[in-house]
Amino acid sequence: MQFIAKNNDDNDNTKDIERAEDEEEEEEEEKVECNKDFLKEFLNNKPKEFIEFLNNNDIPLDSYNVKDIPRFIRIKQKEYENSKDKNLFIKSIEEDLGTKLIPIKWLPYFYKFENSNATISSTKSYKSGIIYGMDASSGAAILALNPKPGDNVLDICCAPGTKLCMISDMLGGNGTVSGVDISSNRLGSCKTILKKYKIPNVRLFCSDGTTFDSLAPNKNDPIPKDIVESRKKQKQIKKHQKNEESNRKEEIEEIDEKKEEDEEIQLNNNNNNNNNNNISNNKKRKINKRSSKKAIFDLKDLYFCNEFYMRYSSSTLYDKVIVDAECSLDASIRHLIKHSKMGRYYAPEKSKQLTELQKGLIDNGFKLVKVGGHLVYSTCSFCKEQNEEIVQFLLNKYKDSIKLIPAFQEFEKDNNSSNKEDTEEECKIPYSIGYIPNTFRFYPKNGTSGMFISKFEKIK
Ligand SMILES: C[S@@+](CC[C@H](N)C(=O)[O-])C[C@H]1O[C@@H](n2cnc3c(N)ncnc32)[C@H](O)[C@@H]1O
Repeated sequence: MQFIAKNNDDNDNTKDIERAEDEEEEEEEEKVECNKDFLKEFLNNKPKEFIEFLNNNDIPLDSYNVKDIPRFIRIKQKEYENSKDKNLFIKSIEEDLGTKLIPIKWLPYFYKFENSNATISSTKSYKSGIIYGMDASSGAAILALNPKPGDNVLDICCAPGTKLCMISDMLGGNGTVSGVDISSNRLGSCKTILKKYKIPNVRLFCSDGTTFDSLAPNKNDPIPKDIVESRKKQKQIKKHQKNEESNRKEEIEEIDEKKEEDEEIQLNNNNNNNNNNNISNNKKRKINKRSSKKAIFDLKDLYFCNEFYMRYSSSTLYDKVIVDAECSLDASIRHLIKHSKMGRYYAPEKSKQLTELQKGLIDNGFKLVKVGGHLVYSTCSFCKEQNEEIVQFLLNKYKDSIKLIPAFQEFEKDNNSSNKEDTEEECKIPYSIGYIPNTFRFYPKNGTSGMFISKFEKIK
């Protein structure tokens, strides 16, 4: 397991941020590309393989019937609450985005774009970390988790990390968040997002969520002096090794560069006409080589804990765990269309591997929750075998110590007493009940991206 740790001297992460922003812009372009005409064509003339996929997995044929793919943003809670004039604040974001924002009444701080072609990543509000793009169904998974100030929360399969941001925001600076993902590349984007939104007290682990076993940090557990001392020593040794390594690398690079320059001079002498092109190409290659090295190097060296105790695991289990599992992504129209363009749908031969992984993730997630604590299991798939069957697996395994509980009950009560001007329809959480009671499905036809959500309590 690799703990992503922060250097105290503030690293230059410009490359990393640029790369993550590029990725986000590409994603936005894809969203825009998935335009109404294409969608209409896809849904009106559903490919044979797609119908087969729906039938094989008991997915209702009309699940994806939409005219448009909705876009949502979440406004950072603190920014909204601290704004003096809320209407003016929203108006300024609307102007920045170039679209009117429609508030989602059942999900605080979420807004839907009136114009779904508007882009987020070029706006000031996005760049300054006031808003981020997040689908309302993803927000629903965190609503179900219901992080409260003081909670220790674990997010297994956390990257790229919008759910981490929402969790941390709901904790309001009081409590801890730990994120685990197996992909260091995706953790790179996660790191960028956390940095941008100035999210405090998040630990990131590059680790397999099926075996991850670091428990929650605990403010009240004293950190043994010998650990502090050995940590100091380790740090000094590492620093020394790092310096030596980078000196060695520089020496090797210098030798290589010298060699290449000699070759260039040789070439120069041989062929004056071709020379200029060769030199500039070689230079470009060298710069690219250096900047990619920098980006990879940066990834290894960050975490976001400004509290010392966060670096140590105690014997405390987590209050809340979310497993937003790796899945076939078929509930998301954008992914579905992307896959269908390549002629791919979720293939049965892949399912065994995926469901085994999901069982491992949910099982480990449950082990890490304390008694009385909660686990949320979610996927972006509508396949029973990745959802209800995984839920049933966990219920069978832990029989008397687990309860599948209603995920949204307390918010539905709240809605009854909300603003009188809001209609009942607007306040209703747009889920359908899954194939077993107390499991929840969000279908695109009901105005969000697709999602499966379930919530468990550890009772013993
Ligand atoms: C659906 S995405 C998670 C999205 C994320 N929760 C968010 O809201 O931004 C699934 C993630 O699971 C990660 N993953 C796959 N296998 C894993 C494993 N064995 N342990 C931990 N993470 C894993 C993938 O790298 C991927 O980032």
